[in-house]
Amino acid sequence: MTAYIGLGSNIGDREAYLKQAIVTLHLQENLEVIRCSSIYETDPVGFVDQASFLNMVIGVNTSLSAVELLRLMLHVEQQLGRTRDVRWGPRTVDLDLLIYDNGTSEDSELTLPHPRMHERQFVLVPLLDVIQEDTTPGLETVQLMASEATGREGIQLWKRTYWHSESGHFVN
Ligand SMILES: Nc1ncnc2c1ncn2[C@@H]1O[C@H](COP(=O)(O)OP(=O)(O)OP(=O)(O)O)[C@@H](O)[C@H]1O
Ligand SMILES: Nc1nc2c(c(=O)[nH]1)N=C(CO)CN2
Repeated sequence: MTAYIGLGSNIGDREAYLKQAIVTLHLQENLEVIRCSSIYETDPVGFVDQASFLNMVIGVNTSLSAVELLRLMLHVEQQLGRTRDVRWGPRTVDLDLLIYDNGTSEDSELTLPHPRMHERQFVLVPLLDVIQEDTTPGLETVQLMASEATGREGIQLWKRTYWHSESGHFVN
């Protein structure tokens, strides 16, 4: 299955947290990171009195179910020191499951597609980097939505990233 994961960090070495989370996911047996967006620096949304974020989106291939993938993501967040204090508050790394095989879920543990992704430019702008060439039927709506995410105020390209999936390393 193909899934898309949104990542955000606004504490400490933000780039290192994002990259560590991605490499940790790639090292799992049942998961391969296949695409990485560029890294964007974004103004905080929701709880605004906090440092700016780095955000990116990755595409993965996985044999895990959606709920298994979500639990793995929560585990990686915990490993990287995430604590939950303020809703929408500062975090070392936040992982959101945006799309899983274009499926839907309204479970209390897992809502798919991610319920707030459509209104978040910090998700849609990096999503466009990685979703454009995916030909899975049914993704057209979200592809269109991402391509129309023109409100780039508060969102800046921070670094282009090159992910080499065969070696599981970033090249830059
Ligand atoms: N698609 C999803 N991706 C990630 N978490 C989800 C999803 N759907 C439901 N959840 C639930 O939401 C909880 C995550 O909440 P979290 O504290 O990360 O929210 P947040 O990042 O502060 O806010 P937001 O959900 O608006 O990004 C998880 O425990 C998980 O069970
Ligand atoms: N710019 C930006 N703002 C946020 C972010 C985020 O990743 N980027 N995550 C939040 C909680 O999920 C709340 N606000």
